[in-house]
Amino acid sequence: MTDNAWLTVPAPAKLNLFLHITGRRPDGYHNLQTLFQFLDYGDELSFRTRNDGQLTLSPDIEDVPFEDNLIIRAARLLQDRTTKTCGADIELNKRLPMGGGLGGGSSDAATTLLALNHLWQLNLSLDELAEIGLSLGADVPVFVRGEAAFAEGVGEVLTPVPELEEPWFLVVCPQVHVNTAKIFSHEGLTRNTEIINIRTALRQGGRNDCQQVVTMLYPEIGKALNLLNKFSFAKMTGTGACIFSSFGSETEARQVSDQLPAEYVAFVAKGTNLSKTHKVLFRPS
Ligand SMILES: C[C@](O)(CO)[C@H](O)COP(=O)(O)OP(=O)(O)OC[C@H]1O[C@@H](n2ccc(N)nc2=O)[C@H](O)[C@@H]1O
Ligand SMILES: Nc1ncnc2c1ncn2[C@@H]1O[C@H](COP(=O)(O)OP(=O)(O)OP(=O)(O)O)[C@@H](O)[C@H]1O
Repeated sequence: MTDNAWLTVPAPAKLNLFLHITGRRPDGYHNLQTLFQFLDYGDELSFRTRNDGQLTLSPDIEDVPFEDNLIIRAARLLQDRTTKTCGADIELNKRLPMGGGLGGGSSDAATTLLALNHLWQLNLSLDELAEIGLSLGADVPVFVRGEAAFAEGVGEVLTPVPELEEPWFLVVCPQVHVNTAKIFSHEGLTRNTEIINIRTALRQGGRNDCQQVVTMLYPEIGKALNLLNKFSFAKMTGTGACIFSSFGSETEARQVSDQLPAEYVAFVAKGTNLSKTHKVLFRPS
Protein backbone atom coordinates (compact mmCIF):
# COMPACT_ATOMS: atom_id res chain seq x y z
CA MET A 1 0.00 0.00 0.00
CA THR A 2 3.01 2.30 -0.28
CA ASP A 3 3.55 4.48 -3.29
CA ASN A 4 6.59 6.59 -2.61
CA ALA A 5 10.24 7.01 -1.68
CA TRP A 6 11.33 7.89 1.85
CA LEU A 7 11.83 11.56 2.77
CA THR A 8 14.18 12.11 5.73
CA VAL A 9 13.80 15.35 7.67
CA PRO A 10 15.62 16.57 10.83
CA ALA A 11 13.80 17.54 14.03
CA PRO A 12 16.38 19.74 15.78
CA ALA A 13 16.61 20.62 19.45
CA LYS A 14 15.98 24.11 20.79
CA LEU A 15 17.58 25.97 23.65
CA ASN A 16 15.88 28.62 25.75
CA LEU A 17 18.81 31.06 25.97
CA PHE A 18 16.83 32.66 28.76
CA LEU A 19 13.34 32.03 30.13
CA HIS A 20 11.41 34.65 32.11
CA ILE A 21 7.98 34.00 33.56
CA THR A 22 6.04 37.24 33.59
CA GLY A 23 2.61 36.14 34.76
CA ARG A 24 0.03 33.42 35.12
CA ARG A 25 -3.10 33.35 32.96
CA PRO A 26 -6.56 32.41 34.24
CA ASP A 27 -6.31 29.06 32.39
CA GLY A 28 -3.19 28.18 34.44
CA TYR A 29 -0.73 28.66 31.57
CA HIS A 30 2.09 31.13 32.07
CA ASN A 31 3.11 34.14 30.07
CA LEU A 32 6.76 33.90 29.17
CA GLN A 33 9.50 35.89 27.57
CA THR A 34 12.11 33.59 26.11
CA LEU A 35 14.80 33.51 23.47
CA PHE A 36 14.77 30.39 21.28
CA GLN A 37 17.71 29.21 19.23
CA PHE A 38 18.00 25.86 17.43
CA LEU A 39 20.85 23.36 17.56
CA ASP A 40 22.29 21.47 14.60
CA TYR A 41 21.56 18.30 16.59
CA GLY A 42 18.32 16.45 17.15
CA ASP A 43 15.98 13.65 16.14
CA GLU A 44 15.46 12.55 12.56
CA LEU A 45 12.18 11.41 10.99
CA SER A 46 11.64 9.58 7.71
CA PHE A 47 8.29 9.61 5.93
CA ARG A 48 6.84 7.48 3.13
CA THR A 49 3.32 8.18 2.00
CA ARG A 50 0.65 5.47 1.89
CA ASN A 51 -2.61 5.64 0.00
CA ASP A 52 -4.72 3.61 2.46
CA GLY A 53 -5.10 6.23 5.20
CA GLN A 54 -2.98 4.20 7.68
CA LEU A 55 -0.28 5.68 9.92
CA THR A 56 2.59 3.57 11.20
CA LEU A 57 5.49 4.59 13.46
CA SER A 58 8.65 2.69 14.21
CA PRO A 59 10.19 2.22 16.59
CA ASP A 60 7.67 2.90 19.35
CA ILE A 61 8.73 5.23 22.15
CA GLU A 62 8.62 3.26 25.38
CA ASP A 63 5.89 4.55 27.74
CA VAL A 64 4.29 6.73 25.03
CA PRO A 65 1.20 5.01 23.55
CA PHE A 66 0.94 5.24 19.75
CA GLU A 67 -2.01 7.66 19.68
CA ASP A 68 -0.37 9.89 22.35
CA ASN A 69 2.87 10.26 20.43
CA LEU A 70 3.12 13.85 19.27
CA ILE A 71 4.14 12.59 15.82
CA ILE A 72 0.89 10.66 15.43
CA ARG A 73 -1.17 13.44 17.02
CA ALA A 74 0.32 15.91 14.52
CA ALA A 75 -0.34 13.55 11.61
CA ARG A 76 -3.96 12.99 12.75
CA LEU A 77 -4.59 16.75 12.87
CA LEU A 78 -3.42 17.00 9.27
CA GLN A 79 -5.43 13.93 8.24
CA ASP A 80 -8.53 15.81 9.41
CA ARG A 81 -7.84 18.16 6.51
CA THR A 82 -7.29 15.50 3.84
CA THR A 83 -9.15 12.83 1.98
CA LYS A 84 -9.41 9.49 3.78
CA THR A 85 -6.60 7.98 1.67
CA CYS A 86 -3.65 10.04 3.00
CA GLY A 87 -1.45 7.89 5.20
CA ALA A 88 2.23 7.49 6.01
CA ASP A 89 4.88 5.15 7.33
CA ILE A 90 7.09 7.10 9.73
CA GLU A 91 10.47 6.10 11.12
CA LEU A 92 11.89 7.91 14.11
CA ASN A 93 15.55 8.14 15.01
CA LYS A 94 15.25 9.48 18.57
CA ARG A 95 18.39 11.18 19.86
CA LEU A 96 16.97 13.89 22.14
CA PRO A 97 16.30 12.99 25.77
CA MET A 98 12.63 13.17 26.71
CA GLY A 99 11.72 15.77 29.29
CA GLY A 100 15.09 17.38 28.73
CA GLY A 101 13.95 20.92 27.92
CA LEU A 102 15.30 20.49 24.40
CA GLY A 103 11.81 20.38 22.89
CA GLY A 104 12.25 16.96 21.27
CA GLY A 105 8.58 16.02 21.22
CA SER A 106 7.56 19.47 19.99
CA SER A 107 10.19 19.37 17.26
CA ASP A 108 9.05 15.90 16.16
CA ALA A 109 5.49 17.24 15.94
CA ALA A 110 6.54 20.30 13.92
CA THR A 111 8.64 18.22 11.52
CA THR A 112 5.66 15.91 11.01
CA LEU A 113 3.37 18.86 10.24
CA LEU A 114 5.85 20.36 7.78
CA ALA A 115 6.79 17.09 6.07
CA LEU A 116 3.25 15.71 5.68
CA ASN A 117 1.91 19.08 4.55
CA HIS A 118 4.52 18.84 1.80
CA LEU A 119 4.07 15.13 0.96
CA TRP A 120 0.27 15.20 1.07
CA GLN A 121 0.31 18.46 -0.92
CA LEU A 122 -2.02 20.23 1.51
CA ASN A 123 -0.55 23.68 0.88
CA LEU A 124 -1.29 24.86 4.41
CA SER A 125 0.60 28.06 5.26
CA LEU A 126 3.16 28.29 8.07
CA ASP A 127 0.58 30.39 9.97
CA GLU A 128 -1.98 27.57 9.70
CA LEU A 129 0.56 24.91 10.65
CA ALA A 130 1.78 26.98 13.63
CA GLU A 131 -1.82 27.33 14.83
CA ILE A 132 -2.39 23.58 14.53
CA GLY A 133 0.96 23.06 16.29
CA LEU A 134 0.02 25.28 19.22
CA SER A 135 -2.83 22.91 20.05
CA LEU A 136 -0.15 20.21 20.55
CA GLY A 137 2.21 22.24 22.73
CA ALA A 138 3.49 25.74 23.47
CA ASP A 139 6.86 25.02 21.85
CA VAL A 140 5.57 23.63 18.55
CA PRO A 141 5.02 26.98 16.71
CA VAL A 142 8.67 28.07 16.90
CA PHE A 143 9.74 24.78 15.33
CA VAL A 144 7.09 25.16 12.60
CA ARG A 145 8.34 28.65 11.75
CA GLY A 146 11.96 27.55 11.94
CA GLU A 147 13.53 30.87 12.89
CA ALA A 148 15.37 31.75 16.10
CA ALA A 149 12.94 33.99 17.92
CA PHE A 150 12.10 36.11 20.92
CA ALA A 151 8.89 34.54 22.18
CA GLU A 152 6.09 35.97 24.29
CA GLY A 153 2.58 34.86 25.22
CA VAL A 154 2.85 31.17 26.12
CA GLY A 155 5.64 30.97 23.58
CA GLU A 156 3.59 31.45 20.43
CA VAL A 157 4.00 35.23 19.85
CA LEU A 158 7.25 35.10 17.93
CA THR A 159 9.60 37.84 16.76
CA PRO A 160 12.38 36.38 14.59
CA VAL A 161 15.93 37.31 15.62
CA PRO A 162 18.05 36.29 12.63
CA GLU A 163 21.05 38.29 13.86
CA LEU A 164 21.80 36.19 16.97
CA GLU A 165 25.35 34.92 17.30
CA GLU A 166 25.62 31.19 16.54
CA PRO A 167 28.05 29.86 19.16
CA TRP A 168 28.94 26.27 19.94
CA PHE A 169 27.16 24.76 22.90
CA LEU A 170 28.04 22.00 25.31
CA VAL A 171 24.75 20.48 26.45
CA VAL A 172 24.78 18.25 29.53
CA CYS A 173 21.77 16.00 30.09
CA PRO A 174 21.32 14.88 33.71
CA GLN A 175 19.50 11.55 33.58
CA VAL A 176 16.26 12.74 35.14
CA HIS A 177 12.92 13.40 33.49
CA VAL A 178 11.48 16.77 34.52
CA ASN A 179 7.70 17.05 34.39
CA THR A 180 6.96 20.47 32.84
CA ALA A 181 3.46 20.73 34.33
CA LYS A 182 4.82 20.00 37.82
CA ILE A 183 7.33 22.85 37.56
CA PHE A 184 4.77 25.35 36.27
CA SER A 185 2.34 24.49 39.06
CA HIS A 186 4.95 24.73 41.86
CA GLU A 187 4.11 27.37 44.46
CA GLY A 188 7.74 28.47 44.75
CA LEU A 189 8.04 29.39 41.06
CA THR A 190 8.98 33.00 40.22
CA ARG A 191 6.06 34.34 38.18
CA ASN A 192 6.52 38.09 38.28
CA THR A 193 9.67 38.87 36.34
CA GLU A 194 9.54 42.34 34.84
CA ILE A 195 8.55 42.47 31.16
CA ILE A 196 11.45 43.65 28.99
CA ASN A 197 11.52 44.79 25.40
CA ILE A 198 13.29 42.85 22.68
CA ARG A 199 16.26 45.22 22.45
CA THR A 200 16.93 44.87 26.18
CA ALA A 201 16.44 41.12 25.87
CA LEU A 202 19.02 40.83 23.11
CA ARG A 203 21.48 43.16 24.82
CA GLN A 204 21.24 41.81 28.37
CA GLY A 205 20.05 38.25 27.97
CA GLY A 206 18.43 36.92 31.10
CA ARG A 207 18.07 33.98 33.41
CA ASN A 208 15.94 30.87 33.60
CA ASP A 209 13.15 31.45 36.12
CA CYS A 210 12.47 27.71 36.43
CA GLN A 211 16.02 26.88 37.47
CA GLN A 212 15.61 27.54 41.20
CA VAL A 213 12.57 25.29 41.63
CA VAL A 214 13.96 22.59 39.33
CA THR A 215 17.31 22.37 41.13
CA MET A 216 15.48 22.17 44.45
CA LEU A 217 13.32 19.27 43.22
CA TYR A 218 16.08 17.54 41.22
CA PRO A 219 19.45 17.97 43.03
CA GLU A 220 21.27 16.11 40.22
CA ILE A 221 20.59 19.11 37.98
CA GLY A 222 22.01 21.56 40.53
CA LYS A 223 25.06 19.32 40.82
CA ALA A 224 25.59 19.35 37.05
CA LEU A 225 25.19 23.14 36.98
CA ASN A 226 27.78 23.58 39.72
CA LEU A 227 30.21 21.38 37.84
CA LEU A 228 29.75 23.04 34.42
CA ASN A 229 29.92 26.50 36.03
CA LYS A 230 33.50 25.72 37.02
CA PHE A 231 34.42 25.81 33.31
CA SER A 232 31.96 28.28 31.79
CA PHE A 233 28.70 30.00 32.79
CA ALA A 234 25.94 27.38 32.67
CA LYS A 235 22.18 27.68 32.49
CA MET A 236 19.18 25.36 32.20
CA THR A 237 17.02 25.13 29.05
CA GLY A 238 13.22 25.12 29.37
CA THR A 239 12.14 23.31 32.50
CA GLY A 240 15.32 21.20 32.38
CA ALA A 241 16.77 18.70 32.83
CA CYS A 242 19.43 19.73 30.28
CA ILE A 243 21.88 22.54 30.94
CA PHE A 244 24.22 24.33 28.54
CA SER A 245 27.24 26.58 28.21
CA SER A 246 28.31 28.48 25.09
CA PHE A 247 31.77 28.58 23.53
CA GLY A 248 33.50 30.42 20.71
CA SER A 249 34.62 27.23 19.00
CA GLU A 250 33.82 23.54 18.76
CA THR A 251 37.30 22.73 20.07
CA GLU A 252 36.76 24.70 23.29
CA ALA A 253 33.37 23.03 23.85
CA ARG A 254 34.87 19.57 23.28
CA GLN A 255 37.78 20.30 25.61
CA VAL A 256 35.34 20.95 28.46
CA SER A 257 33.19 17.97 27.48
CA ASP A 258 36.26 15.72 27.66
CA GLN A 259 36.87 16.81 31.26
CA LEU A 260 33.41 15.85 32.51
CA PRO A 261 33.06 12.67 34.56
CA ALA A 262 32.45 9.63 32.35
CA GLU A 263 28.91 9.12 33.69
CA TYR A 264 27.75 12.51 32.34
CA VAL A 265 25.70 12.35 29.14
CA ALA A 266 26.59 15.36 27.00
CA PHE A 267 26.86 16.52 23.40
CA VAL A 268 28.38 19.43 21.52
CA ALA A 269 26.32 21.25 18.88
CA LYS A 270 26.24 24.55 17.03
CA GLY A 271 23.50 27.09 17.58
CA THR A 272 21.57 27.87 14.38
CA ASN A 273 19.14 30.68 13.62
CA LEU A 274 17.42 28.69 10.87
CA SER A 275 16.19 25.24 11.84
CA LYS A 276 17.63 22.28 9.95
CA THR A 277 14.07 21.21 9.13
CA HIS A 278 13.60 24.35 7.08
CA LYS A 279 17.05 24.04 5.52
CA VAL A 280 16.16 20.55 4.24
CA LEU A 281 12.55 21.19 3.20
CA PHE A 282 12.72 24.73 1.89
CA ARG A 283 16.34 25.58 1.14
CA PRO A 284 18.03 22.38 -0.02
CA SER A 285 21.56 23.13 -1.28
C1 LIG B 1 9.07 25.68 29.17
C2 LIG B 1 9.11 25.64 27.66
O1 LIG B 1 9.82 24.50 27.21
C3 LIG B 1 9.82 26.87 27.14
O2 LIG B 1 10.20 26.73 25.81
C4 LIG B 1 7.72 25.56 27.11
O3 LIG B 1 6.97 26.68 27.43
C5 LIG B 1 7.00 24.28 27.46
O4 LIG B 1 6.37 23.90 26.31
P1 LIG B 1 5.74 22.44 26.12
O5 LIG B 1 6.67 21.39 26.64
O6 LIG B 1 5.30 22.38 24.69
O7 LIG B 1 4.60 22.55 27.12
P2 LIG B 1 3.07 22.16 26.96
O8 LIG B 1 2.95 20.72 26.59
O9 LIG B 1 2.37 23.19 26.14
O10 LIG B 1 2.62 22.35 28.48
C6 LIG B 1 2.93 21.44 29.50
C7 LIG B 1 2.38 22.01 30.80
O11 LIG B 1 3.23 23.08 31.26
C8 LIG B 1 2.48 24.18 31.73
N1 LIG B 1 2.80 25.37 30.94
C9 LIG B 1 3.42 25.26 29.73
C10 LIG B 1 3.76 26.39 29.01
C11 LIG B 1 3.42 27.64 29.55
N2 LIG B 1 3.71 28.76 28.89
N3 LIG B 1 2.80 27.73 30.74
C12 LIG B 1 2.49 26.62 31.45
O12 LIG B 1 1.94 26.73 32.53
C13 LIG B 1 1.04 23.76 31.68
O13 LIG B 1 0.71 23.24 32.92
C14 LIG B 1 1.01 22.64 30.66
O14 LIG B 1 0.03 21.70 30.94
N1 LIG C 1 7.63 12.10 19.75
C1 LIG C 1 7.83 12.38 21.06
N2 LIG C 1 9.06 12.61 21.53
C2 LIG C 1 9.26 12.91 22.82
N3 LIG C 1 8.28 12.96 23.74
C3 LIG C 1 7.04 12.73 23.34
C4 LIG C 1 6.76 12.42 21.99
N4 LIG C 1 5.45 12.25 21.89
C5 LIG C 1 4.94 12.44 23.11
N5 LIG C 1 5.89 12.72 24.00
C6 LIG C 1 5.67 13.03 25.43
O1 LIG C 1 6.03 14.40 25.65
C7 LIG C 1 6.81 14.54 26.85
C8 LIG C 1 7.77 15.74 26.69
O2 LIG C 1 8.75 15.39 25.78
P1 LIG C 1 9.85 16.39 25.21
O3 LIG C 1 11.00 15.56 24.77
O4 LIG C 1 9.26 17.31 24.21
O5 LIG C 1 10.21 17.21 26.52
P2 LIG C 1 11.02 18.49 26.69
O6 LIG C 1 12.29 18.41 25.89
O7 LIG C 1 11.14 18.75 28.15
O8 LIG C 1 10.15 19.59 26.03
P3 LIG C 1 9.94 21.10 26.43
O9 LIG C 1 11.25 21.78 26.35
O10 LIG C 1 9.01 21.50 25.33
O11 LIG C 1 9.34 21.07 27.80
C9 LIG C 1 7.49 13.19 26.99
O12 LIG C 1 7.76 12.89 28.33
C10 LIG C 1 6.52 12.20 26.39
O13 LIG C 1 5.64 11.70 27.38
